[in-house]
Amino acid sequence: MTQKNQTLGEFIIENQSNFKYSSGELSRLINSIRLAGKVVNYEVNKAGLVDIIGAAGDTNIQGEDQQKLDVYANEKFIQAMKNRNIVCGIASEEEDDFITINSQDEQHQNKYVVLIDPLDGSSNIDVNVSVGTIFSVYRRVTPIGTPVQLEDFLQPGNRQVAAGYIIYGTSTMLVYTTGHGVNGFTLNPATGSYYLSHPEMKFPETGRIYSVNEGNYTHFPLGVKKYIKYCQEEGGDRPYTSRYIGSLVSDIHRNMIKGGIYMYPKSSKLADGKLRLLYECNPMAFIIEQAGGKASNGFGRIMDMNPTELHQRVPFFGGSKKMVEKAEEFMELHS
Ligand SMILES: O=P(O)(O)OC[C@H]1O[C@](O)(COP(=O)(O)O)[C@@H](O)[C@@H]1O
Ligand SMILES: [Mg+2]
Ligand SMILES: [Mg+2]
Repeated sequence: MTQKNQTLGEFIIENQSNFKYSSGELSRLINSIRLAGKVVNYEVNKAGLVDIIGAAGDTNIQGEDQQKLDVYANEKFIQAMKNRNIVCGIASEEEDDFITINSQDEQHQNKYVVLIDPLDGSSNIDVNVSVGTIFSVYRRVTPIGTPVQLEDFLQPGNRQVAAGYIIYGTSTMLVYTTGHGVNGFTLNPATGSYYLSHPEMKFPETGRIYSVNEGNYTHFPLGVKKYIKYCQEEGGDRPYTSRYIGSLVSDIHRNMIKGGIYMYPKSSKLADGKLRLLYECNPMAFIIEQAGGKASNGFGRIMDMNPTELHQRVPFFGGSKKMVEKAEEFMELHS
């Protein structure tokens, strides 16, 4: 029974019983993400006052200039999980390869791996627009007691045991699922605790918001162009409103509350789109589906895709079920 204003800590303990043979490992894992999120939140909030704005001077494996806050957030989340000895491996947008975490006491006894986008919406850091963190959790597939392998990370999204995001916006929220619906918790800066502010979040079946970087319009596939035109034309509850923050977490969060569709399609500039399957699309797809929405690559379910690389990109269409189905219709029609 979800109880409004319950703290996240209470909620985690109360819902541990959802897992038959629960050892508390997943609860401790969520708690460590909660903790690291608070540390990052503190830094984000005073970004203009401390030397955390701007580029860090390196590029990550995607060829993107790492922002100082990307690097800071990456360190804080990895540290929090390493120090608490609760995962056997971590993969991050900011790390070329996966990291093997060796449990201090016994060799490789932990059963979970985590994939993380430590700071999502990096292009918005310097301009004080909301950014986020995205995480995805799997049970390893290789035997416990052995070092973690790439195959432990390259699992289809439908095998996630938990996923979520933190949004550093007008308020800071942690929204997550363990496959039993989606719940949102707001951080009370006065107490430093998260409280259940958005129990059982649901994606409206349809909406009136479309979110896409229309600056790429001329490079989009015909199906996407036709769907954008459809959103802009008169008819029924259209034209829809265009809203695009440029932070995946923030655009999806808004659309989950108001109803809408977010798209990052492939284009003649980016053959597979921009977003990363493992630590952006899969976790957001798990949240979207658990909230009654739909997440697709334009032709099929994101969470049924079999990953082949740690940092692979895929086209992404996610949000209100009816709107994503309509977009898929246009993609099919004009593919
Ligand atoms: O500026 P563009 O090309 O529209 O891309 C914006 C998208 O890229 C991202 O910033 C990619 O994420 P990172 O900031 O974690 O690299 C998404 O959050 C966002 O939706
Ligand atoms: Mg991102
Ligand atoms: Mg990022």
